Amino acid sequence: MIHVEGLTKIYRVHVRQPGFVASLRSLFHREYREVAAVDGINFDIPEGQIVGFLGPNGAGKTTTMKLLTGLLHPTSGRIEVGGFVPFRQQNAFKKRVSLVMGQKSQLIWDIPASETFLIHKEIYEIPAASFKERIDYFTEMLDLSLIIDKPVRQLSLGERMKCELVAALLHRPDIVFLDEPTIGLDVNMQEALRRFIQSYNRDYKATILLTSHYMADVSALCERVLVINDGKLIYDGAISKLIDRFSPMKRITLVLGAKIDTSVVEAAVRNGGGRVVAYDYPQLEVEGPREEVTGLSAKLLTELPVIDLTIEDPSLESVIGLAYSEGAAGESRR
Ligand SMILES: Nc1ncnc2c1ncn2[C@@H]1O[C@H](COP(=O)(O)OP(=O)(O)OP(=O)(O)O)[C@@H](O)[C@H]1O
Repeated sequence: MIHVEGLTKIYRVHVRQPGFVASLRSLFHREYREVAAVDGINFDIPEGQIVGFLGPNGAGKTTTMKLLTGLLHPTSGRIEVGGFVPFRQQNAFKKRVSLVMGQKSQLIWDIPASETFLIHKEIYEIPAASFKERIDYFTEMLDLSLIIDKPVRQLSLGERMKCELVAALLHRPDIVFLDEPTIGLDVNMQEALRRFIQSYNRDYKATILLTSHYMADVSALCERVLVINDGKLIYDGAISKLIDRFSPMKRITLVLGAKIDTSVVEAAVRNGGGRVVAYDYPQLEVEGPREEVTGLSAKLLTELPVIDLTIEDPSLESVIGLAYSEGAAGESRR
């Protein structure tokens, strides 16, 4: 459904020198610097898949989404979305895609969202019966009945975001780009939007590319993630494998039944091939290589007075942090 090959976007940025004389000189002789916001990335997304698109600030996520929706022209590379070349901006393409940006509004501030929806009905030539059926679907799924007739400026951030999603999905696109759709929302509202995104994906077999800084969104919605850093794709695969690849360690949390000297605890952990992360009696946190964690746990159980033991993968947040720093280290080695 989405095919991206060697995609590159280079921005030309005007370099401003400090000082008055330099400003005057720049009126006649402008200097430019090139920024590769997206740098030769490749991926394919099949129909109906929800894919998380992760990367630190400035990594190139929004630029990629703008390229995929045709708002930007690539510097080089190939993009095909639903069989279309996005930057040609054909009407048939516009009817199949949508871009939702959590930080930007497409609703008109002083009128109720329901009136913006009517404008969209005309723009996208939605027949009256389909329009009514779609509004009913969204009203039920997003609990909109008390919201859509209030002027948008009176809505809370979460209520507005629900209406933004309706405005973006009213023409029922089957390819949807969601750029931080839950940003700034409380956990309940994030959860409500997540459930809605899941239903929309299921009901219309929509292909969805989603960026979010909230890992709860990503782990709830996406089996697969793309990780971009400094314009380059550094990972494409299952979330579970992301943990294997970037975090070779597992965390063991133990509760001890008697106070043991720190040096004894450290020696037992070291003998088992692990490392003490924190020891504050009765709690002991240990880290060990994932393939040796069973042996390490067995050793700790025999050598220390353990009354409770749990083994966990590191949080997705910390794995993503490791992925970004490894990506950055790879870059600086190049
Ligand atoms: N119009 C532009 N002109 C010049 N440089 C730009 C422009 N838009 C983005 N950039 C630069 O391109 C790089 C990628 O930006 P982009 O907005 O795609 O990142 P992002 O991954 O979406 O970041 P964030 O998570 O902060 O939104 C950044 O270095 C940014 O400063």
